[in-house]
Amino acid sequence: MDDIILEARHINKYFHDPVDVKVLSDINFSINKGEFVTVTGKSGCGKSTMLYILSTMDTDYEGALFIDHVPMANKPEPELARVRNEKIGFVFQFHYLLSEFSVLHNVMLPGLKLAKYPAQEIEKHAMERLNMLDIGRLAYKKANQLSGGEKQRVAIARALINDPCIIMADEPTGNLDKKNSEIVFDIFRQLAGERKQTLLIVTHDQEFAARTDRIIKMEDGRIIK
Ligand SMILES: Nc1ncnc2c1ncn2[C@@H]1O[C@H](COP(=O)(O)OP(=O)(O)OP(=O)(O)O)[C@@H](O)[C@H]1O
Repeated sequence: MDDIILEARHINKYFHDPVDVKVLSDINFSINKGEFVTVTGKSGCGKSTMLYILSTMDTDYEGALFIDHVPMANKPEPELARVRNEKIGFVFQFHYLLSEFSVLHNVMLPGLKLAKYPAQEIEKHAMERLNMLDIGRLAYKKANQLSGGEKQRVAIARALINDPCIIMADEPTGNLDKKNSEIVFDIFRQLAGERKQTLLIVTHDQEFAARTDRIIKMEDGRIIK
């Protein structure tokens, strides 16, 4: 029981478009520390919608969400922002790097926001993450000078800067070729194995999903398996 890091209890979600449409029905599951979990299902089944709720970025839902045993529903936004910064690293499909800033600065930003360490220390941590992902040599390049695979690794380094207990990613290999997908998979596997970080990854890539600890399969807004 103590090993649970994320728990969703009977979550429902409606879009008002303009009439109410139910897009998530009774989402009910938990994830343990250090688990490497993927979410799969056809386009439009609700994967991204669920991930946005579980990451606390979307608060318009019914049901309960616990992160590290703390209830998230009805928490004010500044508190949720703090939980996100401290506990969750999010990797978006399209990176959302600041293109005119250096790679190093992009990776440092969530650390500077959390302000748990002085800037010099955060810079050191950022370099460690970049080296771990084998892209230390890119630290002083601008983000818009990188390839897609390199950008994705920078986005992962940025998600790791505050040592989150959970890393969530929406299609992190969606734009990558096989070699780069493989690199990203190996990084995630290493984070779950050696650092006991929890991974929750939305993916269409069946090969990728098949090699993770658990697959959550969705259909029409429900978890079917
Ligand atoms: N802002 C919105 N307003 C109304 N409906 C929405 C909105 N966002 C998503 N939807 C609908 O909710 C459903 C779930 O969308 P979601 O993006 O979660 O699916 P998905 O499984 O992640 O799809 P994909 O694999 O294509 O990214 C879809 O039917 C979509 O059209």
